[in-house]
Parts: sequence; C-alpha cells; structure tokens
Amino acid sequence: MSSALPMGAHARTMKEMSENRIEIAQMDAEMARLQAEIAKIQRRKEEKQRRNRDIEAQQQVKGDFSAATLNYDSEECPWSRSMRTAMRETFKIKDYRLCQRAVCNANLDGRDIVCVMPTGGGKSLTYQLPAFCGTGVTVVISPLISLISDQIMHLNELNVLAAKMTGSTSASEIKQIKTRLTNLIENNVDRHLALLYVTPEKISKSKDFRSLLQRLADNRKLDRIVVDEAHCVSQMGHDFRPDYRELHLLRKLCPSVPIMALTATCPPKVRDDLVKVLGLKPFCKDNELDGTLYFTAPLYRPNLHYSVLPKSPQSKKATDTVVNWILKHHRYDCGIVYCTSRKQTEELARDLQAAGIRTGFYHADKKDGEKEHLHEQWHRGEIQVVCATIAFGMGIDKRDVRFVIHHSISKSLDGYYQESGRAGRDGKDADCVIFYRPQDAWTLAGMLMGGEEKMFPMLNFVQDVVECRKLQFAHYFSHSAELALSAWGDDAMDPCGHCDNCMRNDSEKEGRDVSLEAWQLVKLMKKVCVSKSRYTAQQISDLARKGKVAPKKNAPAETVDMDRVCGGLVKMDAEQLEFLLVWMWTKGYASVKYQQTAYTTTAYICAGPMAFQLSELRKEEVSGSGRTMVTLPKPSKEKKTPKGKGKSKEIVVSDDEDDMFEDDDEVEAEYLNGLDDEVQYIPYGIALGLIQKQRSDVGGGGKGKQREVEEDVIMVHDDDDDVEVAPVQRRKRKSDAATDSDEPSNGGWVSNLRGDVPARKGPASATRASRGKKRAKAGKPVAKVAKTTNRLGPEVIEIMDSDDDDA
Ligand SMILES: Nc1ncnc2c1ncn2[C@@H]1O[C@H](COP(=O)(O)OP(=O)(O)OP(=O)(O)O)[C@@H](O)[C@H]1O
Repeated sequence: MSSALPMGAHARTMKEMSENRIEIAQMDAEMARLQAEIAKIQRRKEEKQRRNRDIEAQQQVKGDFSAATLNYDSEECPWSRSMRTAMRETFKIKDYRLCQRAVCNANLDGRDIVCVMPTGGGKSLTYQLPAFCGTGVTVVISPLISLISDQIMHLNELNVLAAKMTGSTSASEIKQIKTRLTNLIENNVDRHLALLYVTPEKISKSKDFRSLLQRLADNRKLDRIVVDEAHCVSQMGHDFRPDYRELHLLRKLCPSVPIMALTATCPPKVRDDLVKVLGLKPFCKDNELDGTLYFTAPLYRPNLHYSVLPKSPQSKKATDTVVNWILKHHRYDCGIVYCTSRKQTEELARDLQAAGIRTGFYHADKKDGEKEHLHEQWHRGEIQVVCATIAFGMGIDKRDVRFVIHHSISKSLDGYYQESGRAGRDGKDADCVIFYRPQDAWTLAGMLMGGEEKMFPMLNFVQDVVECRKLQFAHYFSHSAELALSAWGDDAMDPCGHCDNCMRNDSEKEGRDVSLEAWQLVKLMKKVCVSKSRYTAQQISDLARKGKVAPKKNAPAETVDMDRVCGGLVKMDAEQLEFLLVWMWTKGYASVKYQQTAYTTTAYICAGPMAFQLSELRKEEVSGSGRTMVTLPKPSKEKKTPKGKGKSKEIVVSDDEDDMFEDDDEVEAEYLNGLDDEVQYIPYGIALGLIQKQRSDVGGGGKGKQREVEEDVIMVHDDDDDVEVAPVQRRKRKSDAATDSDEPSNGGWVSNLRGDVPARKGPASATRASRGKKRAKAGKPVAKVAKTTNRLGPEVIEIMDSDDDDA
C-alpha cells in the first residue's frame, strides 16, 4: 500500500506546515518582545523598590538625628559663650558648621558620642574646642602618625597646647609630657595640656601609658577619650586595624570617662562593632539623659567635582595621561595622586618631577622620619603633589588640596569616598578624578583575592557612565550604611549637575542591547572553562573577538571555533568587551578564580552563578531581545604611534582651548578627529603638557638651558625660567595651500609656558562654535606639531602658527 498522499492532501499538509512555521516565528517574536517588556518592567520594579527603601531609611534615621540634636543644638549651655569666643579667637572659625555645635555641647556635657560626618566636614573641631574649654586633658587615638603630626602642627599654630606620644617621639619629649600630666594631676599648672594624641598601639602595648591614663582618670583630669577614624575598629569597615580591637581596654581602665567615636563612614555592622568594642552605652532614644548620642551630618560636598576618565592599557601612556592632566588642569595647585603600589608612587613622582612639578612620594616602606619630613614639606607648600598609597591621607588636613587623582581604583567605595574627601577642605572647588580601565578590576581582584562585596560597589561606580555621582554615593551609603538619604542634603535625590555623568550628553548615556554579546561570552566561558579554567579576562576577550589567544612561549596559539561555540566572533571593540566582562562579573554572569604563585595572584575568569539565565537560551531568543542593556563607554579613538626609528607623524594642535569646547579636551579631540583621518589633532592643553615634558626631558629645566633643533623644528628656550616656543617654519597641509598665503611667515606664536598662556582674543561665545568649525574644516589650526619618536619618547619637533582670526 502506498503511503503517498493524494496531490491535493499533500499540498494542504505543506501549506499547513508552512503556516505553522510562520505562526511559530511570530510567536517567537512575540515571546522575545514580551521578555524584553518583562525585563523592562523588572527594572522599573527594582527602581521603585529602591526608592521605597530610600524613603524608609530617610524617615527612620531622620528621627534619630533630631532626637540626638534636640537638647544640644543651642547657645543656652553654661559654656556656650566661652566656647564661641574660643572658636572665634583661638580657632579662627567664625561659626559652627553642620552639627558641630550640638556635638561640642554633648561633649562638654560628658556624653558618649558616635559622630559620622563627611571627610573634611570638621570633625576635629567637635573635640578640639571642648578640649580647649575643659580643665583636663583629652586623649585622642588616631591610626596614623602622619595624621597626628598634622593635627599637632595645626594646633600649635593656633597656640593650643597639644602633644603626641608615638614611636617617633623622643625620650626627652615623653618625659616632658609626663611631667606636664603629673603636674596636671597635682593641680600644679597654669596652662594645661589640652590634647594628647596617641596611636592605638600605645594603648594596646604600653602598660606604662595605660597606668598613666588610669591615674588621670582617677583624678578627674581625663576629660574624654576620642577614637578618631573609629571604623578601623571593625573588620566590616574598609580599613580594619587589629590594634583598634584592643581599645576595649579603655572603658575598663576609665569607666567614668566619656568616649567619642568619630568617622566618615559607619555602616550598621560597623556601628554595632563600635558599641561592642569600645563598650559604649546603648544608643539613647528620644531625650534620654544617658546613653550614647548618634550624630550625622550631610555627606554631600558640592565643591567636589567627581569624574571617571579612561586610562590607557599601556602603563607609560597611563602615567603620561595623569601628568598631562595635572599640567593642564592644576599646573600650580596642590594635590594627591593615589597609586596602588609603592613602585607606582615612585615612578609617577619621578615623571611629575620631570615635568616640573614639585612632587614627593609616600608609602609604608618609608621610614617614619622621612614620612614626617615629607608631610611637613607638603604642609609648608614646598611639595605640590604627593604620589601615595592609601597609607597617606587618612585625616590629612591640608585645606587647599585642589585635586585628588586615583591612578587606580580604590579597594572599596567607602575607601574612595574617604580618600577623595581630602580635596577641597577649604570649601573651594576641587576635582576628584579616577583613571579607570577594566583591567584594573582584575588586578585589584588578584590583590584582594575575594571581598567582592566591597569591590563591586567601587566597580559599579567607575563603570556607571549614566547616574549622577552624588546619587551613586547617596544610594550606596543609604543602603550599605543605612544612612538617611537626608545625610546627602535636603535635595538628596537631585542630581548634582556638575559631575562627569551629569555633564555627559544624553546620547552617550543610551543603553546598548548587549544580550547577544553577553550570551556569546557566557557560552564561550562555559565551553573553555570546562576544558581549561585558566583564562584571564584579557584572554577571554581575545578569544571572543578573534577566536584565538596569544601563545605562551614556544606554544601554538590556542584557538576556539567560535562559530560552533556561540555562532561567531563577538563583534565588539576590545575596550568595551573588557568593560562588559567586568559588568558581567558584578552581575554574577561571570565569576573569578584565583591562582597564587610565590610572586603574584592571578584572577581567572569563568562563567558565574547567573550564567544559566543566558546560556540556557537559544541565540534567536537573546539576539536583540533587550534582556541585557548596558551603557558602554565610547571606544577611544587613540591612534597608534608609528613604530620604528625616524618615522614621523603629523599632529595638529587645535587652538580652541578657551573657545567652543570650553576647555573640554576630550570633546574637542573627538570632534576634530572626526573631521580628518590623515591628521591627528591634539587639544591645545595636552600639547602644552607635551612640550613642557619635553622641555624638562631635554633641558632638565635648569637655568640657561636651551634646546635648539635644526630647521623645521620648534625651539625650546629655557632662559631664566621663561620658556619660549617659537615656530620657525610653517609646514603646509595640502588643504592649507589655498589659505596659507595670508598667514605670517614665522607664525608668531610665542607663549610663555611659565605663566598663563596669553589669552587669545576670541569672538563672543555665540559665534565661537561656528568659527571653530569653520577654522577646523578649513584646516586652519593655530599651531601644528609634528612628532617623531626617539629614545626620549615623543619629541615635538615643530610648532607652527597660523593666524588668529581676530588679529
Ligand atoms: N565651622 C567651620 N568653619 C570653617 N572651617 C571649618 C569649620 N570646622 C572645621 N573647619 C575646617 O575644615 C577643615 C576640615 O576639618 P577636619 O580636619 O576637622 O575634617 P574631618 O571631618 O576631621 O575630616 P577627615 O574625616 O578627613 O579627617 C579644617 O581645615 C578645619 O579647620
């Protein structure tokens, strides 16, 4: 019997199948649309949940704050008048800030206190002023000698009697201090020592000092004990110090002496630890007369301008970027550059020094004496920039720090908030800049070997190119530290309007659908990490983009058939792909395994616990589904310097440093480089940095040094610290030919690099943009620089001036 269907039936069957296929495809499309919709709703739901938690936290902690300040924020206390006089006359401070008055009053009333105020918010005054007004001594426990020295220096300048007992205090000084304290106990003094600073080791290790404390307390001459940077007590904090644990001895030794704990960051777990370790009384409710008072003050500091800037994968270039940024934005200002390693602090300091910036370096390997010396030099302004590990900075009180740069990311966002908070303590504008590249995330992972819960908020911060930095801090601290959003000011939910993300164009903030790429990466990691689990993020990125990874010594290149594994190569720029990998790690699509050798720990990447959410799907289900939306930074358009001796490359310096791009070099470079493929434009400010650097490379900046190069080159004169950059010959760009005739023959651009570059006569701002575009399109940059590469690195060999339109 034949199974063949009659012709009509067959055609009907075929037709039905074909209709079914169409319907299935439509259903797939509908499902994909619904999934994207669900993902969107999910995001909106999370946003609403987050908002509700914010409101709850706000209401809850607002209550605590008002209870704590109710009785004390007044001028009605018996000591109010004398305290105000001391504040003005001795401390030269006109009025109280934030919750300073309430804390001072609570201190003089003998309360236990936990005070959380922003870095640079003025915590010191809250115990120094009561100490000055009291009759006994205030003992301050502080984690770092540099911090202590700084405070003592400042207090002595104000003529407040303060001393320190640390490892570097000489025997004769210690003797003197002890005599003073004994005299105080015996009521035998005219002017008493108001403040005595010690490190926590002094409490944990010196029996002699502990018995001195006890004697002071027994004789009612110990007014209070202040624990500065109190978060160091807790292992849950970002800066745990084992010696802080031993501070539990204090309450036992001097049970009736009030204790004050000060910090800028205090998550609930840290706060609980504080209470436990320091033996503080339970937090008081309402207007109880006993119990520990908890004060917080707004943590947002509007004078700090936060930004995250891209960092080159090559370390030399990365360092140059930092040097040039400083030269351009803060040539004569005081600042700190935080580095991850001791070696990095020294190298960067050398480069900055070579660029003519008075720079010192600071790290744990330096001897105590050297540290103190550097610290004093910095305080006196003899050193302008300090390149340091995080050993430098906690509690550093230099008011005029105009910038804090992080050459690499911090270990946690709490840490970053503290470190960057060293800037702008005088309330004036200051920049807080992180130079970030995704590979730093893996380096830090290798250093920390875990601790993702602390690292991820930091990574989210640097990878987020959309949300206002102030709001990111506010969300982080209000969740992680359960701090009230009100701690970020009354307008806590308003964007700051001046960070990099607030200043970014909306077009740069648009999310990109990377569902397919994320799916491919998950598939790839699942595949290769089963057969071999040792691929770094960089290698996974290579495999994903090229299907092969660079061979190790004498080994063949490792290849993966990407078509079979995940339907083809991942089509994404390398920088963006590494950025995506970090994002996948923070979201659980990827995870990290660590491999330790005697010298280093390497972080290897593999599929994470959430990977199944993507890997279980088919390619058609993820492709264009909108499941995974990420805003990636724009790929940088860095052009490669030609390799090989003698090869040269023309670079054109644009003149618009104070015109249409309003000093934003990156925007300027991006715009100009989009105009012409053959010529690389560099912004004027960066060119100045280059020239300055070369000047110090070749001439050392010494008096009378002169750099004259042959024809076609720029002459760098260094005469009595005046530098002239004199163009000697004009070189024509092809497109310039028509316009060159009316340009002066020797350019005439002479600039004194020591002072400000002479202001150019510029048209009114309304016409700047069109003028700038016209000039750039006509190929009329004011100055051109041709560059060769020699052993000193890039050498500027020619600067030519075109005209100034307004001349
Ligand atoms: N009420 C005030 N008015 C003006 N300036 C003040 C006031 N209170 C403190 N300052 C100044 O602000 C600067 C920062 O104060 P302080 O060193 O106490 O900050 P901090 O809160 O201890 O910061 P950190 O956590 O970084 O140690 C100091 O230079 C101090 O003199």
